[in-house]
Amino acid sequence: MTDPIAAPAAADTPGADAARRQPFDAIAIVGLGLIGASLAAAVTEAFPDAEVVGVDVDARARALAAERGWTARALAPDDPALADFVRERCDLVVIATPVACVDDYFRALADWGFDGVVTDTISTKAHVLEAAADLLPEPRNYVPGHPMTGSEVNGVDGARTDLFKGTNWILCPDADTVPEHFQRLHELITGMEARVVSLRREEHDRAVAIVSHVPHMVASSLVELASRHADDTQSLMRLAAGGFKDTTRVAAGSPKLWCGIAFDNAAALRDGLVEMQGIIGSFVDALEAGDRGAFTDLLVQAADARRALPAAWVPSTDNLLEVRVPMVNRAGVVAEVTTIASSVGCNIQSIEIDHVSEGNAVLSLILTDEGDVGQLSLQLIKAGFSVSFSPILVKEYAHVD
Ligand SMILES: NC(=O)c1ccc[n+]([C@@H]2O[C@H](COP(=O)([O-])OP(=O)(O)OC[C@H]3O[C@@H](n4cnc5c(N)ncnc54)[C@H](O)[C@@H]3O)[C@@H](O)[C@H]2O)c1
Ligand SMILES: O=C(O)C(=O)C[C@]1(C(=O)O)C=C[C@@H](O)C=C1
Repeated sequence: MTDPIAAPAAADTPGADAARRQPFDAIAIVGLGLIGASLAAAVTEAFPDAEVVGVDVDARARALAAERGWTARALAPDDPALADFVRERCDLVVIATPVACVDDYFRALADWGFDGVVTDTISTKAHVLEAAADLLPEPRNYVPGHPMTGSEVNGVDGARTDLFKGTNWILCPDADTVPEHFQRLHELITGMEARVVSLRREEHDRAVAIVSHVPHMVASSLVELASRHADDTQSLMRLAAGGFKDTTRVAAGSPKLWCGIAFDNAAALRDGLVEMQGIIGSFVDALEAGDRGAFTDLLVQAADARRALPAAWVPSTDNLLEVRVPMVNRAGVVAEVTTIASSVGCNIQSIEIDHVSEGNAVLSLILTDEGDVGQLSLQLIKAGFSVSFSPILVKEYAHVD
């Protein structure tokens, strides 16, 4: 095994130009609402030669997306041109509809014999994972996705080209994921200036319950509380200033979409809300006990954690590090390695799979200077990988062809 950290010289930079390569030529985006239309706009901006075809039941969404140049064409789901496009040349399908629609599209993809890459943007993974396993002809071609950005303005009217810039986009590869599919999606997402966070499928819904779904219900509860009191004092809502608005913005989101999200993640959301009741109860208890110390402790813990949240992410091209991991005789290397990297806060700027010889490949990752590289090294070694780390000069990274 190579010394995990120390590497004397700057490395060659295989794949260092990966971020701007066009990973897909013909993309179908199903659902041209906030997320799908923003994705169409961002992909078209980042990869102008890719053919982006949008699909939506709503004629206005189709018209707007096409008119703004976000899609080459926008089709109704039953338009025969859609089946032709998917059969003839589409190499990526992205499902960006509410979760309730996925079964129909997975069935259609199976009918059309689609063998390209499938991903989605759906906020919960419980149902879509089952549907992919049951309905897609090649479930290993499906890589679950979830952009961790959004807006309370749903529909095409909320869409914007820069929605994903500087944000995190979850991908959930598993042991069966085709490594090149993950690599191409990684290129697509980083090409839009978002970064990929790999997460184990079984962890996804519990994680987002805590950072997204519980907060949404708490925001709705805050508005409900104020609304009840506003009935008595009509002027109350006019007093709502920055604090109230910052903590409740998301409550204006689509109730239909959020009800779908909540019920596809019911167990984790329920547990999170119960835990939340307990935390609010701690404030109540401290007040009733006149315990300023306990009350202050709660505030201090929250303030420290909130202040430690990273500000908007800016891609770093300084102090890059190449990690090389032999992939021989082991399935699921991409999923394992990228998940470990994300779990210790490391950011993978690009991924390359070097096919050294028949049956012999090396996974090469370019990391930015974030996260705990020591932990990454330890955990990879603990998981049985033979890894080497080499610093890269920024100049080399920028100029390799
Ligand atoms: N809103 C957010 O902040 C956010 C963030 C990340 C992920 N997501 C997820 O992404 C997905 C899309 O969310 P959104 O906010 O863009 O919703 P949205 O309501 O803005 O857009 C959904 C679009 O899908 C279309 N649609 C509905 N049924 C369809 C069908 N059968 N065929 C084709 N199109 C259909 C609608 O007409 C609409 O244009 C959801 O699964 C959501 O959970 C949302
Ligand atoms: O409105 C926003 O700013 C969001 O980021 C929306 C948000 C979130 O709660 O974090 C909402 C649902 C998603 O699945 C992802 C993102």
